[in-house]
Amino acid sequence: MEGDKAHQGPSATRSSVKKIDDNSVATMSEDVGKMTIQQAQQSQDQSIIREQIAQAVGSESAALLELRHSIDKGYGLFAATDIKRGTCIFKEAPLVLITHGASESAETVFYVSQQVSKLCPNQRRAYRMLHKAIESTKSPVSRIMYDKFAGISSRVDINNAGQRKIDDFATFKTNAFQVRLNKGIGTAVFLAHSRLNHSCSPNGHQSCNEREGLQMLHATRDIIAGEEITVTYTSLVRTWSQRAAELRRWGFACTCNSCQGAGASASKLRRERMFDIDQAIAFDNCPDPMMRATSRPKYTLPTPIAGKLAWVEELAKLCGEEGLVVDQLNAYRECPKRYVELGKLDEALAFAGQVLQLHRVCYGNNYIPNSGAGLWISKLKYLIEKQQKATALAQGQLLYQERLTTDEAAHWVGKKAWAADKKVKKRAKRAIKAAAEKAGLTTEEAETLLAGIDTEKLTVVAEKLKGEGDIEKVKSIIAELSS
Ligand SMILES: C[S@@+](CC[C@H](N)C(=O)[O-])C[C@H]1O[C@@H](n2cnc3c(N)ncnc32)[C@H](O)[C@@H]1O
Repeated sequence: MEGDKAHQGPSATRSSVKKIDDNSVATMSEDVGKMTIQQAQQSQDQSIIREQIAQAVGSESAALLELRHSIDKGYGLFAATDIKRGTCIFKEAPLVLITHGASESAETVFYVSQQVSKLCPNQRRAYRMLHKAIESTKSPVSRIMYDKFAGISSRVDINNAGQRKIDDFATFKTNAFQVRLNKGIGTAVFLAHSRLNHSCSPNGHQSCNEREGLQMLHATRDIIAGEEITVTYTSLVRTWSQRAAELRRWGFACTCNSCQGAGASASKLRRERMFDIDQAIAFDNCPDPMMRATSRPKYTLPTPIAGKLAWVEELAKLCGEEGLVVDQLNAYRECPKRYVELGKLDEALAFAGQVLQLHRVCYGNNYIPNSGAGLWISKLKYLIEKQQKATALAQGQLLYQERLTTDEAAHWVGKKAWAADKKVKKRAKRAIKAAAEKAGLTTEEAETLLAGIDTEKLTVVAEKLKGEGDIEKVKSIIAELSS
């Protein structure tokens, strides 16, 4: 094959040059010249883009990245080394930021152009090198403005300036996304983030660190060197056709594994089910009665909490099967509160732990926004401790009660035995006194003798004296047994 190529290439060119006329030769050499100029331009552009990205993300992060062409996708960012799940691949400040709301209006076109004009020349050049999706250049406002500027054809400079504004706006539309700022919401374009291509099964997650004012990218899976780093441009808990419709905005049809790979049909079914459950959860969480009345989803969650939980856990499982870490995290977020409703605090705590762990993968270790994962955990720990204390108290009270009952029972048994013993001894005393008097002792003598007998021996003495009439014998029995 190699030989064939080498043979056909140069000799074929040479023989065709002989047959064609001078004009054609000139055109061909111009083409070759253009190719080299184009290639030189492309390589110069790449160096500028790389340099600007390195400046935007810092040298440490830049070492993890490689900018190259991705088949049918334009530029893309690739892993230059193995990257571990949870790594913050890079974070970056906005290049262009609009805080006025980014509606499709002439006003937004103006703000964008104003921001771009404020950039230093290299940054402006890098901004203008960003991709412009054809769809973005066809927006209604661009068309209106284009017609307006095209009308003033005699004033070329104004026309060019107008075209530049439209182009800058198209770049903005292709690459900007919403960011959370300390004082509200903005729309921003970033140099490095703009080079990330989409996948419906991405290995990266973009999030905004409000505190630092930086847009971060975390690896949601282990990424191997040479692998493309991808993010999502759309919600992934959506059906294939819903995603495809949204991605048309950027002018491409996704060819990732979930859309066209070997497992695409299984993935499609899973995403449909995920969409249905997600809608049912959103409906269940919606407090607005108007909304609830007007937008009922295909399915609603079952009423018993245990049934709801089964659905939520099914969604989390499906997200896991699809490798969608952020969506799995969102599904897990639903679990702790529902387990609390069920009174199962230990399960709630286990899920809150999962939430925190996945949160760290997607958002990093030291940035826990208001998602409440940490808050949930401390609240649940407090509740569990309280519950454990209450259980221990209840158990203590139960034991105490049992003990009281046992003691009381023992007390009654003892009291009864004591009374019975007293009766026996009384009877024995009466028998001894009667036997003594019968033998001829006076009442005082009989009582004195009785007082000398050990109470424990009264029954024995009484038994021995039974039928005894001799005074001396009575006295000796008593004396013998009393000692
Ligand atoms: C924000 S840019 C991404 C970087 C861009 N590839 C570049 O060269 O700068 C968005 C554009 O990238 C291309 N793109 C992104 N993801 C793609 C994908 N999965 N398949 C094909 N093209 C894609 C589309 O042209 C889209 O309009």
